[in-house]
Amino acid sequence: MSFDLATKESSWWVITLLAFVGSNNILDQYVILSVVLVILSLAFLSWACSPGGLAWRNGRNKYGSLPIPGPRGLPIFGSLFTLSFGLAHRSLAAIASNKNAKQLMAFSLGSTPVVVSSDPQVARDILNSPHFADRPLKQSAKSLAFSRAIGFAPNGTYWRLLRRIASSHLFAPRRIAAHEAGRQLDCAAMLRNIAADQSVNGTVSLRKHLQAAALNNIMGSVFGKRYEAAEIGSEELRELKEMVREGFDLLGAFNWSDFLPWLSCFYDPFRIVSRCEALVPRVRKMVQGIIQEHKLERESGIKVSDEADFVDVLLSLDGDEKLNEDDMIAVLWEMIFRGTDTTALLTEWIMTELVLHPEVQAKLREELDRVVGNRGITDSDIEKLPYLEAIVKEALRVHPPGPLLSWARLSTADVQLKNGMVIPANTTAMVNMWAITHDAHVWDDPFEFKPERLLTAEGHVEVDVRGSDLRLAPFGAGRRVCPGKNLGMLTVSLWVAKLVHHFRWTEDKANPVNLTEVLKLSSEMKFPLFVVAEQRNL
Ligand code: HEM
Repeated sequence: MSFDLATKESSWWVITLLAFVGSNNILDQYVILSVVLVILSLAFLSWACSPGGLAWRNGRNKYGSLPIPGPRGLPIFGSLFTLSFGLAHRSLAAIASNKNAKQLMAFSLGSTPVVVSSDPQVARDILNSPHFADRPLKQSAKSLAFSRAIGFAPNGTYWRLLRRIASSHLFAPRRIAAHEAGRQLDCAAMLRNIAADQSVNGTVSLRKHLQAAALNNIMGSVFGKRYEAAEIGSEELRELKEMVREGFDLLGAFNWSDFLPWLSCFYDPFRIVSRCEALVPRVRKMVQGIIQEHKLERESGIKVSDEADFVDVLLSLDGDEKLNEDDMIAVLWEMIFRGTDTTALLTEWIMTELVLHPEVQAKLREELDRVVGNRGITDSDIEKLPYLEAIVKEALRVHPPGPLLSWARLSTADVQLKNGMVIPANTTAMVNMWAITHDAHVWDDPFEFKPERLLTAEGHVEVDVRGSDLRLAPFGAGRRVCPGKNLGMLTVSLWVAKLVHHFRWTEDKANPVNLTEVLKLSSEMKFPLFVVAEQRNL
């Protein structure tokens, strides 16, 4: 009823306007022109007087004792152009610095109000607030059914159940430890393939080896499936890689319709909708097939042990924890595409820094030889290697894989910050982790790669990267912190240790290192690393 009234109330001017348009009277036409001009001027004024742009009109940025500053951007589009081209984290860091808005900056993406923080204290307030435990749902995530996966499920009973399953089953320390044999297997295959590549080509393009190992590793943990050397060129593996790549592209693509919904009717340059529609049934078919195989094995009486893969774990859940098949597909598929490129791309950045800093590489090799000798490196060695830890953490600082923490948050209520600002409900919030880790007020010489900065006088690393110290929180923080952080850190540390233990790495002079980055779902090297890998006699 109230809707009808509102419609009638607001439609009077349309009828009046139509009557005027139909009129031949010069005076009437003059009135129309004046009305249109007044509307346009009001719209312009409203935009011009709203720091943060149109989505922040009506003083939305002034709910607290301290207003939130920000750029107006363009009418209608706001700051969409800033974010959709180039490196958003760098552009936002520069604007925040110019506008004196490092603590918090308001801006508009179309009609969406957004804030971004480049300050550890405010970032902590945002990420740890219970009112920021939701995420805005991108069209691609919705179309790919990811609203039922951990990363995009809205804060509520279902999401809390998924987080509980993740911490007590999927990523429980005993389960991570139980998958060591698989990690060793994938790593050994990677080292063999690198040696073969080097001897055939005289150079190694590292990324493809890291991605293959990452995919095998995550396929092993999630589906209990690994691809042997003979299957490398198989149709099944090609199809799987293609699906992971497509999911990654679709979720990473900057989709203007997420911020200007009316645009989706006639402008979809990346064909997000049709590509999602094509991908979903392919993923479903593959994952359903794997679930079916597991069900058959279970019927034949195989019990779920710690070495069990994620499918077995999800099938073994009972009572309140039991998931239906569609939800299982969403959760499992999310793990595959999240766990693959993050680890591979971070390792590529680390190896790049080690090639550019031979003295750091030599020092790490010396630590490995001293602590491990010439036997194989195991998971339990990793915590005895502080210089390795410093290298991995310093690389996470210089090249955070998600410079804007990949996934934004959404406020479900007005959030009062300690600095006096208030972020209104329904605001998208981002943390510019790259800006924090490159802020000279937070880190000395922030653009320099210096693992030594993280070592105490006793040779330990005290900086925590798992969300308690917001000066370096590449896995996010708070309730939605990355559940795969321990697995990610362990996998990357083991790979780097083994790569440096087995080979000496130098720059391939024909393909010099190029540090240009490109921001997709993760920040990756625009030009993949080519290196010369000289095998050591261990
Ligand atoms: C170097 C490796 C990785 C990095 C840098 C990374 C980074 C991140 C970041 C920044 C977030 C958002 C956190 C927040 O909003 O506070 C996130 C969320 C997430 N990550 Fe990771 N991640 C990595 C590896 C992994 C792995 C290996 C998995 C699983 C196999 C994984 C699964 C997830 C999931 C499911 C979420 C969503 C959590 C939620 O919304 O509740 N990540 N990750």
